[in-house]
Amino acid sequence: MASRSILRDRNPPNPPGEQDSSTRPLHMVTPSKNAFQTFFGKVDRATSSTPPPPVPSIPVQHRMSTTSSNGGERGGNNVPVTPFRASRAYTEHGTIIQPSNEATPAAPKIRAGMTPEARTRLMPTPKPLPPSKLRGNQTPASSSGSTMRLVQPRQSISRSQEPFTRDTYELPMPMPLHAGSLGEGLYAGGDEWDAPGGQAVGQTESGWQEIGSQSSNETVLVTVRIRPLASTNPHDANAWSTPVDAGYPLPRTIRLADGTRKEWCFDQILPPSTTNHQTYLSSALPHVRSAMQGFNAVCFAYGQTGSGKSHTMAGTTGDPGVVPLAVEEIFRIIREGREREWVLRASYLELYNETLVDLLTPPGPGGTTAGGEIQILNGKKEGEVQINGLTEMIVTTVAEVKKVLSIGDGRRRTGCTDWNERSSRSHSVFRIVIESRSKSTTGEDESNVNARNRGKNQATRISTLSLIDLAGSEKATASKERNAEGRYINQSLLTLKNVISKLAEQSAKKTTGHIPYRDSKLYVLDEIGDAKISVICTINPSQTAIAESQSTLAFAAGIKRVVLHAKQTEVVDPAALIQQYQTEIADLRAKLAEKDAEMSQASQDGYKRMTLKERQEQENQRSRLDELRRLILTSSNVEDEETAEENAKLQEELCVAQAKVKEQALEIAELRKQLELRPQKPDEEVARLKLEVDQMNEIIKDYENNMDEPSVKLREDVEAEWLPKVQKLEARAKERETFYKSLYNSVLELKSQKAQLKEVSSVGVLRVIHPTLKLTNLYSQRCQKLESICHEYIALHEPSQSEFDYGSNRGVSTSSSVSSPVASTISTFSSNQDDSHFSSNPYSSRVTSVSMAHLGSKLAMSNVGRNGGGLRSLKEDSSFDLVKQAALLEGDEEIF
Ligand SMILES: Nc1ncnc2c1ncn2[C@@H]1O[C@H](COP(=O)(O)OP(=O)(O)OP(=O)(O)O)[C@@H](O)[C@H]1O
Repeated sequence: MASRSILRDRNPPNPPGEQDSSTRPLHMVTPSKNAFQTFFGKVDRATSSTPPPPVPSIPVQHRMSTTSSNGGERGGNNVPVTPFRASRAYTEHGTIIQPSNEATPAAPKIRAGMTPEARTRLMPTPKPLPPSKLRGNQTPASSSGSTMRLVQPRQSISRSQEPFTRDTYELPMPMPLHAGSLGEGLYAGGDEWDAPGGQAVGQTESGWQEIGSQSSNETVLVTVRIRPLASTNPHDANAWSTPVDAGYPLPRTIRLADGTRKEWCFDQILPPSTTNHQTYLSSALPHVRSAMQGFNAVCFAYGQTGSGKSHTMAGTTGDPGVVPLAVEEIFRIIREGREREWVLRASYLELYNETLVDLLTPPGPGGTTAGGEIQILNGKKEGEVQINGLTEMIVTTVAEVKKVLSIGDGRRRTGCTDWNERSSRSHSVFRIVIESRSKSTTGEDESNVNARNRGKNQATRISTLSLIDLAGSEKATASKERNAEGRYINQSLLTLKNVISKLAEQSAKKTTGHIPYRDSKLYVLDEIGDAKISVICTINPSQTAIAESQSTLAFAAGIKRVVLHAKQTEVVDPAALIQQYQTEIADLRAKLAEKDAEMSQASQDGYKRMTLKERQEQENQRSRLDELRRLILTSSNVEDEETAEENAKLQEELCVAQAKVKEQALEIAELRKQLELRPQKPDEEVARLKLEVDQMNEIIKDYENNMDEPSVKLREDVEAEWLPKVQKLEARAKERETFYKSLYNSVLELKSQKAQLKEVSSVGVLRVIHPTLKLTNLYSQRCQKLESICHEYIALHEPSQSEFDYGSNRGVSTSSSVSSPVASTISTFSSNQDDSHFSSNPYSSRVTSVSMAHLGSKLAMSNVGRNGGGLRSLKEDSSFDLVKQAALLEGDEEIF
C-alpha cells in the first residue's frame, strides 16, 4: 500500500530566491477574548520579510503550509527535513492571521514550521501507548469498526411534509431522535451499538486515553438515502423498493420497484422519511467519534444533482444536517471528557471548475477567486505536493464554527439546474483538525523552570474530520455555464470513482499500484487513503431519475468494496499546536513566577518596584497566558451551546459597551484638553474684546474728527452764504415793521386830522372862505375812504408780535435808526399833516396827495406776493385816481 500512503513533506524546499522560512520567527499575539473576527489574512511565508514591531491585541499568528504527496514513503523523526513553506496562516479563535509584514504584537514568538496535521503525516511512527492502556478485551483491529448499529424497535414513521408527497413506508426507526441520549449511552459503555466482529467500540468512562495507536481494516460505511418525492409531479411515484432484511434495523437492499434489474446491497438504506438527525446518527456520528479518537475521518455525500446532498450535509435551521450536528458532537465530547484537552482548527474550501478556493478568504475584486485560490505546487520529492493558501481558524465554541460555516457557505457557488434551483456547483470540504492530549501531561500546575520541558515528550493525537458535500453529477443541460461546470464536476467525480475503484481493486488483490489521485484536484481529499470513510449516497426516487440513481448506486457499490486502513495517530510532535501552546504556557508561567519571586525578594530588600516597561511586559504575558488557556479546550472551559450563546450575546454587548467606553474616553480626553486650555481662553477673549473696543473707539474718534471737520466748514459756508441773506431779510422785516407802525401812526394822524376837519366844516367857515373847500371836502372823503381801506388793510396785515420779534429773536441787529424810504415817506406825510400847513400851503396839499399816492404805491409794493388782491383793490380804487387828479392839478405829474 505504499502507493496509497499520503506523505506531507513538512519541509519542502524553498523556491529559488526564497528565504528559509523555518528560521524566521512566527509572531504570536494575544487575541481578544471571544472576539471573533471575520476577516482573514494570507501569509506567504516565502515572501514574508523581517517581522514588524509588535502591536498588542492581535491574535496569534501562525504560518502554515500543507504538503501532500502520494506514493511517497513515510518517514520518521530522522526523515530529512526540508524547510517549511507556508502561504496562509491559520488563526486562533477565528481570528485572522496577519500577514507577516503587518504589525505584530510584543507577545512571545514561536517557531512553527507547519501545521500539526502536516507533521502528522511525516511522523509515521507514533508512539503506541502501552498495552495496559488498551481495553481489556479489545484488540486494536476490533476497536475501530465503522459499521456499528444501534438496535431500535421498529416504528411507524410519518412522511415529511410539503413539498414532498406522502408515502406510507413502515420502516424501522434507525436511531433515537436525540443525539445526546445516544451519546450518553455510548460513553457510559451501556450502548447497544455492535460492530462487525461483535466488538463494541466507543469510549469508556475512563476516557479516550484507553485507545492506543491502532489501525483497522474495515470498509467504507455506505448509506443510501432516498429523498422524498418532489410534489411538483403528482403522477410520479417512488421507483425504488427497499425490503427490510431480517436482523437489521434498517433496510440494506434496494431494487427497482418493478422488480427488474438487480438488487443492490449496502450498509443501510434510509427511506424518504428519514430526518437529517437520524441520518447523522446512523452515518456520521461514529466517524465524528473516531475523529475525536485520533482517526482521520471523512464523511461525504454523493449523488445526482437535487438528490439531497446539501440537505443532508448542511440541513436547515429546523432540521440541521451532518455538519452542524457533528460540530455539536465534537464540543459535547470535549465538555464531557475530563481527561483530555483539545485544540481545534477549522478550514473550508471548495473545488470549483478544478480550482481550489479557500472559502474563508474574501473573494477578489468582482467576485473572482483571486483572494482565496489555493495553489498546489510540486513538492521536493516526486509525487509530493504543497498546498498553499489554506486558512485554518482556531475555534473554541460551536458558535465560532457555525460562523466559519456561514462565511464559507455564503461564498460557495450555487446555480440553478434542471433538478435543483439552488444547486451546489462545487465540491465543498469542511475540515476540522483535532489535536488532543492527556491533561495530566501539560504541567499546568507547575510553575518552575523545569516545567518548560515537561510535556514535550507527550503524545498528541492529531486527526482530521472532513465533511464533504460533493457537487451533483448531472447530464448535459441547455445552459452553457451549467454544462461547463458539469463537465468539471463529472470529471472530478470520475476521478474519485477511479481512485476508489483502484483502491478497491488493490484491496481485493492485496496489491499496490498507481492511484490516479492527481487526475483531479479532489486529491486534496487524500485522507481517503487512511481515514474512516462514510459515504451517504443520495438518490431521487423519481421515475424520471432512475438512470442517475442507478449510477449513484454503482458508485456506492464500488466504494463499498474499498478496504480502509484507518489509523489512529498519536505522536510526539513538538510542532503540534497544542504542544506549542503548552510549551508557551509553561514558559510564560515560569517567567511570571520568576518575576514574582524576584519582585517579592526586591520588595523585602527594599529595592525599587517594577518599571513601567516591566509591568507592561508582565501584563502582556498574563493576557497571553489567559488567551492560550482559553484556546486549549477542556471540559471546564467549553460551554454548552446555551451558555455559549449567552456568552456570545454578552460578548457582543461587551464589545458595544467597550466601544462606547472608548468613545467616551476620547470625549473625556478632548474635554480635558479643552479644560486645560480654558484658563487662557477668557484672558484671550477679554484681551481680544478690549482690543476691539479700543479699535472701535479709535474709529469713532476718527470718525468724529473727520465728521466734525466738514460739518464746521459746512456751517461756516452755509453761514457765509446765508447770513447776509438772512440779515437782509431781517432788515426788510424790520423795515416793514417800522413801516407798519408808521403807517398805523399816519392813519391815526389822519384820523385825528379828519376829526379836526369835520369840526371845521361843521362850523362852515372854511366852506365859504376858500374855493377849494369843496375839493377839500372831497379829499376828506377820500381820505376817509383811504383810512378805512388802510384800517382794513392793517387789520388784515397787521404784523404779529412774532413778526416783530423776528429780528430780535434771531439776534440779527436791525438798526431802528435806519430809516426806510417808506418810513420817510410816511414821516414826511405825517409831518405835513399839520393843520397849518394843510390849510395854508397848497404845496402841503400837493405833498400830501403825492405822499398819499406814494404811500399807495408803497403799500402796493409791500403787498406783492402777500396780498395781490389787496394791492389790486388799492390800485383800482378810484380814490387813487382822485389823488392822481389832485397831483395833476398841482402839476406834479412825474410822481406817478
Ligand atoms: N430528505 C429530504 N427531505 C426534504 N427535502 C429534501 C430532502 N432532500 C432534498 N430535499 C430538498 O430538495 C432540494 C434539493 O436538495 P439539495 O440541494 O440538497 O440537492 P443536492 O443533491 O445538494 O443538489 P446539487 O448537487 O445540485 O447541489 C432542496 O430544496 C432540499 O431542501
